[in-house]
Amino acid sequence: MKEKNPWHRPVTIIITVIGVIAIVTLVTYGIVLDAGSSHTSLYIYQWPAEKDNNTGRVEQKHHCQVAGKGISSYTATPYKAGESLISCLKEAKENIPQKMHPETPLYLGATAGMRLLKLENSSASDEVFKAVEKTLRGFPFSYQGARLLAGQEEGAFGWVTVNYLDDRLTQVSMGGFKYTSVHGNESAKGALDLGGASTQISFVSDEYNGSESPDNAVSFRLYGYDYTLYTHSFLCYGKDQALRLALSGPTAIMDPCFHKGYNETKHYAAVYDSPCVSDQKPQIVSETFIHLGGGNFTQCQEVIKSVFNFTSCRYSRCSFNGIFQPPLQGQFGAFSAYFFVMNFLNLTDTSVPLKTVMQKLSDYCATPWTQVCAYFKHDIPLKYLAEYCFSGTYILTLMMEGYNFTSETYSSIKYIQKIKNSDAGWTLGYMLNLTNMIPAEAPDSPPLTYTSYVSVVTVMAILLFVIFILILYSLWPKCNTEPKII
Ligand SMILES: Nc1ncnc2c1ncn2[C@@H]1O[C@H](COP(=O)(O)OP(=O)(O)OP(=O)(O)O)[C@@H](O)[C@H]1O
Repeated sequence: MKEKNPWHRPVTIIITVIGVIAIVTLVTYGIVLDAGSSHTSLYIYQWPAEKDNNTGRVEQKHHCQVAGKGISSYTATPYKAGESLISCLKEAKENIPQKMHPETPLYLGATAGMRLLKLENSSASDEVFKAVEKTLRGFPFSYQGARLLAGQEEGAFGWVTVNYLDDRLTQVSMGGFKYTSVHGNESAKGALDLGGASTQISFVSDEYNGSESPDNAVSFRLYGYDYTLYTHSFLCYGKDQALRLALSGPTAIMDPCFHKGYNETKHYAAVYDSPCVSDQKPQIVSETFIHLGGGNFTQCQEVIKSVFNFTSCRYSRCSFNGIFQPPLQGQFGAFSAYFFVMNFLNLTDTSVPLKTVMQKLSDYCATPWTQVCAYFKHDIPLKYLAEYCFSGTYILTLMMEGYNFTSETYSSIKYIQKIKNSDAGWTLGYMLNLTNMIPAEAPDSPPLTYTSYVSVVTVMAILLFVIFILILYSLWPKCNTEPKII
C-alpha cells in the first residue's frame, strides 16, 4: 500500500535523533571510587550539562559496593585489588550512556587503610596502586588518577559535601531563583566522619583563624565567601582500629564492650597486624587468646577512655592526643559508621537526652549474647552484631570525652546517611573540587533553576524543529497544479 505522506518517516527519525541528542547532552557524569580501609565503594554523580556552577546541582545517580575487603588488604596479591573493582566499573558502564563514557572523569581516592599500608610497607602500597590503576585505565572513562588522600583532605571534602548538599554554602531560594545571601561561618555545618581506620572532625569556628596550630587549617573561597576550616583526621581512631587499641593484652580478655556469653578464640596476629597497635604486641608464645564478653557499659567506657591521651596539650585547648581543637560551633552532621552504628542501636534521635541514650546503650550492652544473636543474626553480619556495644560506646566516648561535646551540645549533632539521595562522605566534595564545580566567586547574575533550564531548552528545541519543518516543507518538490504547455 502506498503511504499518503511519504516524508513523515524521515521527519519522525529526525525528531527521535534530536530528542535523544537533547536528552543525552543534558546530563554530565563523574565517577569516584572511595577505596576505604574496610571496603571500596563506587559512586556515579550526575549534573546538568550546562555549566553555571550553581550549588546543589550535582546528585548521586548510582552507588556500587565492591565485594570483599578494602584494597589495602590485597598486599599478597595486588592484582586482585584491581580485579575486585571490575564488577562495579561494569555497572558504571551500564549506568552511563555509552556516548558519554570518554568524557566521564574517573577518580579513585584511597583513605586510611592505604595510609596505614604506606606507613607499614610503602612498596606494597605502590603495587596495589599500580594494579588498581591498570584496571581503571582498562575502562572507557576519562581516567584522572588513583591517589592517597591526606587525612586533612578527607575531612575537608566531607565538610564540603555536607554543606553543598545542604545548600549551606551560598544560596537561598526566592521565587524560583537562587540568590546569594550572607552566609559563611554561621550557617556552615560541621562534619564528623567515622571510618574503619580513621576518624575526621571538621568545622568552622569564629575562634579559629588558623594561627594556632596552622596544620589544622584548610582555607577555601567558595561562592564569594572565605572559610577557614578546622579539620583533623585521627589515624587509628576509626572504629576497627580503635577496637584493636582497646583490645590490648593478656591471654584471656574479659571484655566489658562485648556481650556476656560472647566467647571467641582469636589470633593475636589478627589484632596486632596493624601499625596502630604493633608496638603493644605482648611478648608471649601463645598464638591465640580467648575473647570473652563482660557486657558492662560503664567499664567499657573506662576501657575506651584509656585509648585517648588527655595528659598533654601544648595549645590553648585540645581534643585528645595533644591535638589542638577550637571550641565546637554550630550544627554537626555525623556520618559513615556514626550512622551505621547509632541507626542499628535505634539511637539516632539526638533530641533524646544524652542520659537516656547512655541508659539505653547500657541496657543493650548488658543483653546476653545468645539473646542478641537469636534476635538479629539473620539480618546482621555477626561481626557487626558482636561489635555494636563497643562501637556505640566508642562513638559516645569519642564525642563527649574526645571532642568535648556536652549533654547540652549533643543535640547539635544529626546522624546522617544521605542528604537528598546522595551519601554523606568525602567523594562528592572531592569531585566538585577537581572538576572546578564550586567557583571561588558567586555567579554575577541569578542563574536559572534546573527546571527553568530544561523548559528553555525544550522551547528552543521545539522552535528549531518548527523552523526546520517549515524550511523542509518549502523545499519539498510539489505537483504543479497549473496546466503546463510544453
Ligand atoms: N551496617 C553496618 N553496621 C556496622 N558497621 C558497619 C556497617 N557498615 C559498615 N560498617 C563499618 O563502618 C566502618 C566505617 O565504614 P566506612 O566505609 O565509612 O569506612 P572506610 O572507608 O572503610 O574506612 P576509612 O575511611 O577509615 O578508610 C567500617 O568499620 C565498616 O566495616
